[in-house]
Amino acid sequence: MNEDRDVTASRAGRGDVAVLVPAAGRGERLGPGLPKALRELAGSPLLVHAVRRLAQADCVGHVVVAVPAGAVDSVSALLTPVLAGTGVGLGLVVGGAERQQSVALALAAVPGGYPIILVHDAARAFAPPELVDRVAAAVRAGSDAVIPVLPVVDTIKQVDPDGAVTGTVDRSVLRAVQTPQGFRRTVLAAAHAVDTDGGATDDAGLVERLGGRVTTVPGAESALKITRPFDLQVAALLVDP
Ligand SMILES: Nc1ccn([C@@H]2O[C@H](COP(=O)(O)OP(=O)(O)OP(=O)(O)O)[C@@H](O)[C@H]2O)c(=O)n1
Ligand SMILES: C[C@](O)(CO)[C@H](O)COP(=O)(O)O
Repeated sequence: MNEDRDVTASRAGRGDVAVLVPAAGRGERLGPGLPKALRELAGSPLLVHAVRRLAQADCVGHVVVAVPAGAVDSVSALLTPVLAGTGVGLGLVVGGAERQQSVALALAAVPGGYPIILVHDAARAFAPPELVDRVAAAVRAGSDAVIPVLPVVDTIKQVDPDGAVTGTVDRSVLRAVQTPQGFRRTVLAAAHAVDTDGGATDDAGLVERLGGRVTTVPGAESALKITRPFDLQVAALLVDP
């Protein structure tokens, strides 16, 4: 049975950006419980926190969420009130086994009229709207693919299989990569069409494999990925009072 759904139609003119939200992961590193995107922080699921912030970015006209199997109805009930009155359209698809597949499925459900696509992890539920607008603006200004990055603050070592240090990496050329990642729609579609093996850990990696140019903008500390239990404690500090 195909559970995919267009919940609301977006209003023309609100924004030129559609955001794909992969939210179909299990959250194994967070420990047992509901799928991670549906776990609550301060009374709301992480997915609600994430979509609420996306809708606060003026550039966003449509959101497509890739949800765990069987969760279309419950997510629809959660997100419809969040987006009511914002003019942001909502589509829901059932995600795939890997993040890359979830993104591809969401991409296929984006209506026409959105030349810029952002991909944003539900697990980065507290990414600020300013970051969303910053990434979209960089694509609008001419970049094919844009990622938000932060400098690496730790010293980074290479180790052998026994854990013995084999070298120290020059961290000045390294960056930690966040989402939302932004793309010209045609570029993201081409990257996903060519590369379907599920091996890329981010969407910019698919563009890199195609030989495309990926540029960077400053990231945001609050866009941390909630992966392990400690991250949830940090994220609790970011909830609006
Ligand atoms: N098959 C998958 C796997 C992941 N994701 C989404 O991709 C984002 C980044 O993945 P991650 O934080 O690693 O989430 P999980 O895969 O759920 O985490 P874990 O590896 O701990 O199970 C999350 O919003 C997650 O819901 C997805 O949509 N579909
Ligand atoms: C896309 C991402 O959030 C960028 O940092 C990250 O690569 C996701 O990785 P994960 O291993 O699926 O958590």
